[in-house]
Amino acid sequence: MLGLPDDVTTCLFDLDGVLTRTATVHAAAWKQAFDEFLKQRDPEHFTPFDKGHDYDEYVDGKPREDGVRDFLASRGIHLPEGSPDDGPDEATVYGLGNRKNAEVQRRILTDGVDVYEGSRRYLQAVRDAGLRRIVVSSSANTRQVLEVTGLAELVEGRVDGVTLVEQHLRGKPAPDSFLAGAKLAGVQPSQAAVFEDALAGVAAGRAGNFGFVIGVDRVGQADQLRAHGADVVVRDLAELLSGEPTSGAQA
Ligand SMILES: O=P(O)(O)OC[C@H]1O[C@@H](O)[C@H](O)[C@@H](O)[C@@H]1O
Repeated sequence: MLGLPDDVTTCLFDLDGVLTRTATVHAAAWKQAFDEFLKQRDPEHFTPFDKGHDYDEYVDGKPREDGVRDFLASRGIHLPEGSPDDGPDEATVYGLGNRKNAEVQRRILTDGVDVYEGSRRYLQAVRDAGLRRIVVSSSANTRQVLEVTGLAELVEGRVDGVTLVEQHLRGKPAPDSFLAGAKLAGVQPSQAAVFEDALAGVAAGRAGNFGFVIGVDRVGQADQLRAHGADVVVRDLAELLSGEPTSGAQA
């Protein structure tokens, strides 16, 4: 009924783009921060941040500072690290990350956060079936998003951007955060399924040898999700509830 192999007892859900419609919020905030920075740095050769390619390839799913470094590296730009307290106008990795975070926060507070209804139903079904439910996200805003959406009561634990810093874990595409999620549930990686919409996220699921990796395709990148390690790709988690056989999974 859940579209998962029988030996899976735990679901590890990414947040942004899997449970909540916040991947677009992050992409828009990144665009604003990077475009302001790039324009200021070299107005004549300004090439805007692309919310499709640049976001999916260099930023999506990764911890904030990795997103800054990896996108800027793709443009041949290397900034000093700076420090976590840097103001949003500082030309440092942390400064630019803080500029983006101020914009994310503003958007969350003014526009609110949408939950994918198929994901809410799937979470409820997983709970009713007695499986464990952990959110594994690179975002340091995870706690706030779970609270404002009411999803907090449907999940049992969380590994997020704050945990990564506290426990010195590597961000996705390294498997560390998902491995920490499995550990939190007290299960082996082979007993856990990973739900991810980001290329870096499915790669992390593959790298950690998890029991099953579900790619969630919100933007038309099914082939790339498969190529990066998804066992199956769905457009919405509700498809897993339909009882239709999913390739590689037992219904
Ligand atoms: O800046 P935050 O909220 O800590 O989030 C870091 C990253 O978290 C990931 O979940 C998102 O996919 C990225 O887009 C985001 O940049």
